Amino acid sequence: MPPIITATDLVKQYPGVLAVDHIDLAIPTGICFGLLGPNGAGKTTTIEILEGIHLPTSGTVLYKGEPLGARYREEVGIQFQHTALQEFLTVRETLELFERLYHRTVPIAELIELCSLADILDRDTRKISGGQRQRLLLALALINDPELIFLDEPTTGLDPQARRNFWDLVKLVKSRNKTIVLTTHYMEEAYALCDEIAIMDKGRIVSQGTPQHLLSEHFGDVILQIPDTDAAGKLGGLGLSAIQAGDMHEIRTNRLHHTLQQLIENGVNLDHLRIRAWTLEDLFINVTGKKVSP
Ligand SMILES: Nc1ncnc2c1ncn2[C@@H]1O[C@H](COP(=O)(O)OP(=O)(O)OP(=O)(O)O)[C@@H](O)[C@H]1O
Repeated sequence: MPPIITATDLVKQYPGVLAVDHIDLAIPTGICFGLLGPNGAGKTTTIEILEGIHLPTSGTVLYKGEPLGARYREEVGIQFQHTALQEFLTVRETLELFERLYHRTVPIAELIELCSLADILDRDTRKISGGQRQRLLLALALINDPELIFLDEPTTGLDPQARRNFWDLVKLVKSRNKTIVLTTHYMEEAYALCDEIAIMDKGRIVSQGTPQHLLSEHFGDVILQIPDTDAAGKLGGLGLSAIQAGDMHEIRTNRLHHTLQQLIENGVNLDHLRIRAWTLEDLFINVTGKKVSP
C-alpha cells in the first residue's frame, strides 16, 4: 500500500529545545500506526505537525503526495486529547454542531450506532462518563468520514473495561479501511491495536516496525519464571542468567531445552514454572532506558 502520509526530514526547534530532530515517516494506507515514547519525547509535536496544526521548522509533510491543504482538512479526522466541548449542549446537539462544519458528512445516525451513543443523546455533555466522552470525541472526529484519523492518547484515564470497549470501536473503524495514527502511553493498547509502531525518544525515532518484528529483533530469548521457594538456592553455580524479580527468579535463555534439562538435573522444582513472553513494555524500556509512564 502506498503511504497516505509521509514526513521527510522533519525538524521542530523551540527556543532551547529540539522537539523533533530530523525524523522521517511513511505511514501506509489502511493501517493503525502507533507513536510511542516517554514524556517529552516529541510525540505531540510530531503529531500536531502531521495534523497540520503546527508548521515544522524544516522538512515536509505530504498527504497522498501533496502538501497539506484544503483537501487534507476535508479528509482528516482528529480526536484531540482535550477537546473543549461546548457547554450546555447535549450529545445530539454537539454532533449536529460539528456536522455543520463540513461539506461532506456521515449520517449522524450511523455515528450514533457505531459509537454506541443512543442512550446518552439527550444528556448534557458535562454529565457523561469518561468512556462515553471518548466515544463522543471519536464520533466527532469521524463526522466528515475521514480517511486518516488521529487519536491522541484516546484511552488515558479510562477504566480497563472502558478501555477495551474503546479498542473494539477503534478496530471497527479500522475495518472500514481507515488509516489511524495513535499515540498512547499504554503498551498493551499499542500491541492490541497497532500494525506498526515507532518509538520516539529525545525527538528521534529510535525503533520502528511491526510489534512482532521489533520484539523478535530485540529479544531472541525467553524468560523462565520460577517461584523463589521452588528454586531454593539451587540456581547459583549453574551459570544461568538469573535475576530475582519480586518472589520469582527470572532466567533469560535462548536455549530453552538445554536450560530446562539443567534445571531438572539440579533438582529445581518446575511445577510452577511460567514462560513469560517479552512485551512492548520491555522493548520500550530497552530502547529508551525509561519506564513507561502511566
Ligand atoms: N510550545 C512549546 N514551546 C517550547 N517547548 C515546547 C513546546 N511544546 C513542546 N515543547 C517541548 O518539546 C519537547 C517535546 O514535547 P512533546 O509535547 O512533543 O512531547 P511528548 O512526547 O508529546 O510528551 P508527553 O508524552 O508528555 O505528551 C518537550 O521538551 C517540551 O517541553
